[in-house]
Amino acid sequence: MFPDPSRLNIKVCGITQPEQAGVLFALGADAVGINLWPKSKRHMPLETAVKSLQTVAAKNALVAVLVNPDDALLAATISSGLFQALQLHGDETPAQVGALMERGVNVIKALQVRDAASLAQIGDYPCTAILLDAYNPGTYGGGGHAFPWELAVRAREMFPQKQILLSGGLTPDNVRQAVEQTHPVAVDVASGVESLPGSKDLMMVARFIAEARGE
Ligand SMILES: O=C(O)c1ccccc1NCC(=O)[C@H](O)[C@H](O)COP(=O)(O)O
Repeated sequence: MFPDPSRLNIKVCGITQPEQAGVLFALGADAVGINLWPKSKRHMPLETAVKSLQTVAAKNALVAVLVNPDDALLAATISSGLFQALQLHGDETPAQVGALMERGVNVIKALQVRDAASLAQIGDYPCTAILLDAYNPGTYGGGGHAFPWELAVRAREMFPQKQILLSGGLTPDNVRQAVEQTHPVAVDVASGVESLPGSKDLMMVARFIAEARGE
């Protein structure tokens, strides 16, 4: 998914205005997440993405964000050819993830980190990358909450082979500290760069990217 793991990659997640995708890449994002989960306040229907993002997807990495997708949505998402990876935020099992990987589908499995015990499940998933998010019962992501970053450090020590994305409550103000402390392959942000849910504030995105890269 991230060809050069020695470089910090930046994923901006959950746009509702398709025209923001190209702008985010121009600002320096490495990947943009399109939230296909209908209950998300950042939902973009797959049909909208297919209609409006073909050109951007031809040159850039779009990631489909899904929560316990049914077979029809999963099949339509994969066959759209729009996405370089699926980012799964629900209760998807290691076997389900493994089956997708065997079909050649890149999977970023999101896990909510409650405590050190939560980290053991990282090893269960045969996936392209793991996204560590905050524990927030009853929700699946995009909550703007951080988790203790020492747990992300521990995750890297436990699973040095895994590509680990850090997310949860990142903002332009805290992302530098987060990167320096945890050295993730990528950082992922949704609410921390928004003016309204799904509408990215481009000044905040630019500052987030500069801070994340230490520029
Ligand atoms: O953003 C959402 O609404 C969302 C809903 C359900 C599942 C996942 C969702 N977002 C996925 C993301 O990758 C977010 O960037 C990640 O959870 C961090 O969000 P935030 O704390 O707001 O930066």
